[in-house]
Amino acid sequence: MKIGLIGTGWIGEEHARRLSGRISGAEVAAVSDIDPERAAAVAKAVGARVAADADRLIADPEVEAVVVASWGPAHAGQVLACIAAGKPVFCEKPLTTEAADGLRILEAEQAHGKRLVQVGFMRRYDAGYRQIKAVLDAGGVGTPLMAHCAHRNPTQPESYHSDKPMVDTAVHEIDVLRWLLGEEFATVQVVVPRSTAKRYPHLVDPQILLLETESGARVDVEVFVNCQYGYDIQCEIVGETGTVRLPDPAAPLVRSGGRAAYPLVQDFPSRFADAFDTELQEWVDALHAGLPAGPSAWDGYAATVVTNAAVEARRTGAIVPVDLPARPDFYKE
Ligand SMILES: NC(=O)c1ccc[n+]([C@@H]2O[C@H](COP(=O)([O-])OP(=O)(O)OC[C@H]3O[C@@H](n4cnc5c(N)ncnc54)[C@H](O)[C@@H]3O)[C@@H](O)[C@H]2O)c1
Ligand SMILES: O[C@H]1[C@H](O)[C@@H](O)[C@H](O)[C@@H](O)[C@H]1O
Repeated sequence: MKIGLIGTGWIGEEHARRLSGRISGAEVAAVSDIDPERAAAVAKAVGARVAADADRLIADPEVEAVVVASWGPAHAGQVLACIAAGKPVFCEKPLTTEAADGLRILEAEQAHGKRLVQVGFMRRYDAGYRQIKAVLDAGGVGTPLMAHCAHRNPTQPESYHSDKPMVDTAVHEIDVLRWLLGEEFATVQVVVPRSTAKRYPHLVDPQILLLETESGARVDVEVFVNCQYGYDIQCEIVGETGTVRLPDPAAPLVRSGGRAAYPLVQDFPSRFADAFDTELQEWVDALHAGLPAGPSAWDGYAATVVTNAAVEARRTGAIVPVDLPARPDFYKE
């Protein structure tokens, strides 16, 4: 499978190296970026050509499928161009930053007549989350009633602003909880505690997201992106007969000097390295089999409807309804 990759920043480079090294059945044929030097450096590293821009990369007859790893606001136009060209596209999260753009993608994909879009919600490929899903699906803790989650980053750059905790960060929990619980969210509220002093002054951090599902389960997500001490992802589901908790990544427990301790992961590339590998391998395998099968454009759209409602909820302090239309038959599993 000859892949064209748009956006050769941090994750674009990671995915280019992954696809040209660890993933079988794929090679990176062409890359493009609005920064030609970044594109040239990554092209050289993986033995690909540089396309002059995203449109020309998508139109390139040698490119059979596209990875979109540009900035979030550029995703919608690039994904729509892939659908217009009839090419499968793997788009990094968020599918779109605005829900209205996601709706345009759903309409275009349905008009095309078969699935082309997969969204980069890699937590669905993480071994720990998959174990939780298996426990829930087997009824191991009974009907889920609550979920308590934390998404902590050690720091964020100055460009990270107060909508990003929802649009870029909590979007992972929103997707993975939709998947684990098997239903959509109905309302969202954001509660803001005292901000940490260890942040850029323009950023509201931490923020707490309170969600209610259509059937009445409650989910709380602490988003704390300057926690300093590590990259810490927590998730516990409380059911009628038990609880199930996301395991920390395996690490050696050291007993020394009167203490027993294990190290915490410091960044998301390490925390989710295996999940990224599995995600792209399964995407390539599914394309060889005919169609993408992972998180769909509907999943990307539904998550963005929730993040947009969460941004409104933080700004207004209100409990905001999640205004999601009925899921089209095209996207029913
Ligand atoms: N799944 C995950 O955990 C995960 C992790 C990191 C980033 N991401 C997502 O990946 C995307 C990229 O993030 P990043 O951290 O690599 O950012 P980045 O800033 O390092 O890279 C983005 C790149 O896209 C390029 N770009 C921007 N607009 C473009 C356009 N119109 N056409 C072509 N290139 C364009 C920029 O020049 C830059 O090189 C974001 O959507 C981000 O949310 C996902
Ligand atoms: O783009 C990144 C990425 O999605 C990480 O998984 C998340 O922890 C960060 O908060 C976000 O900024």
